[in-house]
Amino acid sequence: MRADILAELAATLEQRKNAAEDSSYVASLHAKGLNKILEKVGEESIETIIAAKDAVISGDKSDLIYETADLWFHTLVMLSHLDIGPDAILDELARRFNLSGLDEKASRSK
Ligand SMILES: N=c1c2ncn([C@@H]3O[C@H](COP(=O)(O)OP(=O)(O)OP(=O)(O)O)[C@@H](O)[C@H]3O)c2ncn1[C@@H]1O[C@H](COP(=O)(O)O)[C@@H](O)[C@H]1O
Repeated sequence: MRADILAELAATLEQRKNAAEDSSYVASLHAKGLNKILEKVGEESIETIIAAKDAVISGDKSDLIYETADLWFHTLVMLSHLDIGPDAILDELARRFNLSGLDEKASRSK
């Protein structure tokens, strides 16, 4: 279910590339172009940092979860705009995880 939502969201973001600008938020971002999308990624990054600091002070992590979802969402729009799907990022994370797994195995066998 959770892996599926990433693939389904990515498919929706792709479809929005061909939608009318005023028909959806994502279509409007694609139409405005990469600079607008990067501006949103920057804004959401800052909001996520502030929410992380606030979570430490208040003990309430709900805003941090909400802002991180906004940040992930806008990075997915950025990747989609550049014709990169989420699988490319998941593959890169898997590659690093497998590399570090091999490092751990090597150090354990010494
Ligand atoms: N996951 C999201 C999602 N997360 C956040 N957002 C939007 O991202 C924006 C967050 O930016 P801000 O908080 O700065 O809000 P804002 O003031 O409206 O934005 P700006 O006018 O400053 O650009 C809000 O408009 C949110 O509605 C999202 N919009 C869409 N999705 C998904 O994308 C799919 C396609 O969306 P549409 O293209 O709108 O149909 C939807 O079905 C959802 O699954």
